[in-house]
Amino acid sequence: MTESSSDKLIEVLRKAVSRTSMLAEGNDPELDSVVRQIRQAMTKGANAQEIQDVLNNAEPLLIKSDEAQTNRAKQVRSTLQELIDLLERQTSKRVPQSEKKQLEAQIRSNWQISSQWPHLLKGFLTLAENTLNQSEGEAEQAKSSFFKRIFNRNRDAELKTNDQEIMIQISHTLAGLMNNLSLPSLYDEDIVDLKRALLGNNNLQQLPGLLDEVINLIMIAIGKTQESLTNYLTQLNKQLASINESITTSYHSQKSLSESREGFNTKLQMQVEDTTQAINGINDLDSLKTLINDRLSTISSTMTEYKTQMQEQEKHSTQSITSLKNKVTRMEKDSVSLRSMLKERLAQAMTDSLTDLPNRTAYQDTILPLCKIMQKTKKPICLAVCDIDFFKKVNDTWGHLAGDKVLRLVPKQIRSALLKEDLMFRYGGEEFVIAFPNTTFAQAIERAEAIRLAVAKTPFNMQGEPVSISVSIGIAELKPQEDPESLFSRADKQLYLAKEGGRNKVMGDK
Ligand SMILES: Nc1nc2c(ncn2[C@@H]2O[C@H](COP(=O)(O)OP(=O)(O)OP(=O)(O)O)[C@@H](O)[C@H]2O)c(=O)[nH]1
Repeated sequence: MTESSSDKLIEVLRKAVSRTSMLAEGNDPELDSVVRQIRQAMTKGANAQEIQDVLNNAEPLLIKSDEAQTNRAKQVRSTLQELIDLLERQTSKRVPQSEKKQLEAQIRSNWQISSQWPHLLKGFLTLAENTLNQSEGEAEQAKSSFFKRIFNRNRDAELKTNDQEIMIQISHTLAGLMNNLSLPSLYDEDIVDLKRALLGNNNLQQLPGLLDEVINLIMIAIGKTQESLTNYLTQLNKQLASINESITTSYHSQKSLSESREGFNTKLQMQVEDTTQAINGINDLDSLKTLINDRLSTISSTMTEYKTQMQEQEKHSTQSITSLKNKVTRMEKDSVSLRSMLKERLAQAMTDSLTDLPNRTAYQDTILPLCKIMQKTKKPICLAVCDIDFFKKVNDTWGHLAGDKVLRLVPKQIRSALLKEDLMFRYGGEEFVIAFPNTTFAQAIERAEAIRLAVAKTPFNMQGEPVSISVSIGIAELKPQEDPESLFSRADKQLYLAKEGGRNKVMGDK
C-alpha cells in the first residue's frame, strides 16, 4: 500500500470515530463535553495515546447514557400503567376490559421500543375516550359525552367535576413524562412551554391539542436516534470500503514487484547475449580485457539499480502489509466488541427486566424449533400456562411495587418444582408459560400440581402481613401434527377452565 492510501485510510477512520461520537451527543451535558473533545482530538490529528485517553473518559459516560435510555423506557411504561390505573380508579364509568387488556399487552411487548411510545399514548387516548364516552343511563345518553364535547370543541356544554379531575391528573402525568424525553437542547423551550401548559391547563378543551404536542416531541426524540444510527451505518460502510481499497493497493504493489523482477531478468539476459556476441568478434587480449571490463561494469550497475529498486519496493510492500495487518487487527477487535455488544443487546431484548426470565419474544423464538424436534424424535412435550390469581387485587391493595415483588417471587417458587430442562418464560403481565420437554401428560400434570402447591404454601410478606397467593394452571400435550399456536391455545383454554372452576387449580387437555 502506498503512503497516501494509508493516510487516506487513517483519515476515513478518524472521520468514522468522530461521526460515531455524534451518536452519543445530546443526552447529557457532561458526555457532550467529552464527545466534543473526541472530535477535536480527531480533527487536529492527535496521537494514539491522546485519543485513547479521551475515549477512556467517554466510556463510563456512554454506559451511563445507555442506562438512562433504559430508565426512560421504564418510566414511560409506568406512566402508561399509571394513566390506565387512574382511569380505572377515578371514573364512575367502566373501563372496557378487553380494550384495556389489549393495551396492557401492547405496553408489555413494546415499552422498550421508543418508536412505539406515541402509538401506546394514542392507544391510551382511545381507551380514555371510549371509557368516558359511555353513557350512564337514559338521561345521560341524551347528552353528548365529555370527550366528544372536548373533541368537537363544544363550548356550551357543562363539564363533570369527576371527569375534570381525571383530565387534570392526566395532564400532570403527561407533564411528568416530558421530564423523561431526551431531546436536543434546541427543544428545551418547547418542553418548558408544554409542561407549563399541561400543569396550568384549566381549559380542558385544549387537552387533545396538548397531547398531540407531547406525541410530536416524542417523535422528534425518536427521529434523532434513527438519524444518528443512519449516520453511523454510513460511516461503517465507508470504513469497509477503505479496507477494500487498501487490499487492492497492496495487490498492485505486489504485482509491480514481480514485474520489475522479470524486467531485470530480461535486461541481464540481453547484456550477457550482447557480451557473448562482442567477444566472438575480438582477436587481441587487450581489447577483450577492455570489453569485458566495460560489460561487467554495465551489468554491475544494472544489478545495483535493480537492488535499489527492489529495496525501495520491498520497503513499500512491508509498510503496506504491516498497515494492512494493523487495520485488520483493529477491525477484528471492533467486530469482537460489536458482536459482544449485539449479543448483550439481544439477550436484553429477550429478557424480562422485572423477573430476569426469558420474555414472550424468547418464548416465540424457542417454542417452534422445540416442538419440531419433539415431533421429529417422537418424544412428548407439554405446555403449561400459569396465571397468578386475583393479581389485580394485590396491586390495588398493596400497590404496584408489592405487585412487582410478587411477580419476582412467584417464578422462584415455580422454579423449585421444575426440572433442569424445563423452560419458563414470562409471557406477559402475571402470566408465565412453562415448556416440559420429554414429559408425558400425566407427568406434566404432576409437575403442575407441585408448582401450584409450592406457590400456595408460601406466605408472601406484604408490609409485615403474610398474604396467600395462588396460581391457576392449564396444561396441554403437543399432538403429532400440531403447531405451537394451537398447543398454546388449548393450554390457555384449560387455564380459563381452572379460573372458572374457582382458581388455585390445575386443568389439562391431553
Ligand atoms: N405490579 C405489576 N402489575 C402488573 C404488571 N403487569 C400486569 N400487571 C397487572 O396485573 C393485573 C392483571 O389483572 P387481571 O388480568 O384483571 O386479572 P387478575 O386480577 O389476576 O384476576 P384473574 O386472572 O381473573 O384471577 C392488572 O391490574 C395489571 O395492571 C407488572 O409488571 N407489575
